[in-house]
Amino acid sequence: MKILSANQLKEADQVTLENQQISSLDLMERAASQVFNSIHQKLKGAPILIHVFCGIGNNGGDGLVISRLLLEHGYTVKTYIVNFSEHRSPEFLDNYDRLKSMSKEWPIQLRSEEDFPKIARQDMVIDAIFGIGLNRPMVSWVVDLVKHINEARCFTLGVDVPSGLYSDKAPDDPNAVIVASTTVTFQSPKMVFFLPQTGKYTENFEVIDIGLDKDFLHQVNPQALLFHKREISTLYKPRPKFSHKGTYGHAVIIGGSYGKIGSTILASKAALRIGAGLVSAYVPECGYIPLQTSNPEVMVITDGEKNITTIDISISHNAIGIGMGLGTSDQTTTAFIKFLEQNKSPLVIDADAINILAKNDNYKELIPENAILTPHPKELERLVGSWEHDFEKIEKAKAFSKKYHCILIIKGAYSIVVAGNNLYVNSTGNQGMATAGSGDVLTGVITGLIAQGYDPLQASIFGTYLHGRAGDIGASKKGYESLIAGDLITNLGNAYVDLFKREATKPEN
Ligand SMILES: NC(=O)C1=CN([C@@H]2O[C@H](COP(=O)(O)OP(=O)(O)OC[C@H]3O[C@@H](n4cnc5c(N)ncnc54)[C@H](OP(=O)(O)O)[C@@H]3O)[C@@H](O)[C@H]2O)[C@@H](O)CC1
Ligand SMILES: Nc1ncnc2c1ncn2[C@@H]1O[C@H](COP(=O)(O)OP(=O)(O)O)[C@@H](O)[C@H]1O
Ligand SMILES: [K+]
Repeated sequence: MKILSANQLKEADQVTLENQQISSLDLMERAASQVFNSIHQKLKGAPILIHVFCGIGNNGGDGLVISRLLLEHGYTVKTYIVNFSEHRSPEFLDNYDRLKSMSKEWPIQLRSEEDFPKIARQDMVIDAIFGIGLNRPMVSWVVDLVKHINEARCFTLGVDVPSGLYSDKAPDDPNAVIVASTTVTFQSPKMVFFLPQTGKYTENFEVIDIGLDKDFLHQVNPQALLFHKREISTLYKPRPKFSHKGTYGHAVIIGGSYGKIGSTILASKAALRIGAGLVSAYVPECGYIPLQTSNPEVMVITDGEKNITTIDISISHNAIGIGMGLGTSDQTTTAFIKFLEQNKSPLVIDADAINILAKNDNYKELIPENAILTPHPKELERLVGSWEHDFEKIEKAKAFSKKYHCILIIKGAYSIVVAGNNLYVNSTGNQGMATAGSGDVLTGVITGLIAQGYDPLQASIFGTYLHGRAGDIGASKKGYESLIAGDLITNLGNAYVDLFKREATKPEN
């Protein structure tokens, strides 16, 4: 699914009006009535008080349409106009008149704190104050209104975006944004939903198709792509009946140090479970017995006593995952850098291997083309420097990816694969995966996929998806708190099986 920017959506809007010969009022009616449908389907006529806060632009216009439709269907509604400006959009004005003409209760004008209504915990709020048009800080009384709504802690539905979010940067004041229970958004999910600084304002969202021009949507180069099962399952490579273990490649996992051997146990097991034909672990001697006893299917090569001192892989192999639990001692650093100077294999670089690269710009020059780096936020900061907001982080990651011709996977609640200017956002995973070793599993998964013949970009996107899906299946059985990295490995098979399960069909409106 394409993630479009605010400007692209505005352009799509204009093209649609021209090509479909409809007015913007018609488009607003089409869009907002779908929001109403979504609400109606869930509320089913429930007798709760619904407060609809409308701005004076087109987001406010949407709010007015929703109010009218709710009233027509017998809901108890209070509509407020948030007068943050005297300049009203024409579509707002038309819908204002339509609402007034059908209801005895006219919208309530808000101009200052004295006008704020009481909102009870059991009420519902529909937030249509600002949409994608917010372009400067809100005046102080509107900020206070946002805080007043948030303090009510009732179910709050954002229309298009939670009011107070910009499309391309972090909010000026983190308290001046509506915290939506869910957001119903038009045509395309917004990039802000996927980034930690802004995604927290709406942990849930629903995308509704408002019928914007298909040709435009098809040809537009999106800000990012969001991957769901439908797109991901096309990446799957079926296993031919007459294949053998050699068909699925040899994955090598290099890492571990005294006390951190478990990371290589997890990564090598994950490489096997994702389907690599052969897996070897290259670890210090202290890892020999733990690996051989916990992973009988994995071959083990050792070097150094408590940490790796040289990396010399003479066996033939197809992919290497390196860095988990490796440590950054001088000896290990030298070994890793020498290895990079000679290595010709596809590479997944994780954890301490990233920390070593971050130490010196000359080391970064040794990153092979198409290598995959899998930093968590702290490792990313060491690698690319600090950022003020998440959009800047993404720009820095893109610049790094272009400069060193590599792929970065920015791990998080929505992991983002960065390949040059292209961004791929993962849709699976959950907070239960915030647990030791889950990143090691991801490295094993991606290394195992490359060994099987997936190209690095496919392996990054597919692997991140399967890893998150395994986490989702694991959490559905164990809950978030009890999920541990080993459960992700256990559920990789279920994640594959799930790729071809049909989604339950949604009930009709
Ligand atoms: N194709 C689609 O996706 C469709 C989108 N639709 C809907 O349109 C929404 C976008 O509407 P919108 O452009 O009118 O902007 P909105 O967010 O209502 O803001 C209103 C105006 O406020 C102003 N302003 C900005 N910041 C300000 C501030 N701090 N304090 C005071 N004023 C401020 C600024 O105007 P300015 O003053 O800069 O000229 C801005 O234009 C979109 O989110 C969706 O709900 C659907 O109806 C149909 C299809
Ligand atoms: N809140 C979350 N939602 C979804 N996935 C998460 C969340 N927190 C962590 N993860 C995933 O778990 C993994 C954590 O990786 P990392 O921090 O490197 O773990 P470790 O170093 O312990 O192996 C990443 O793949 C990340 O995307
Ligand atoms: K809104």
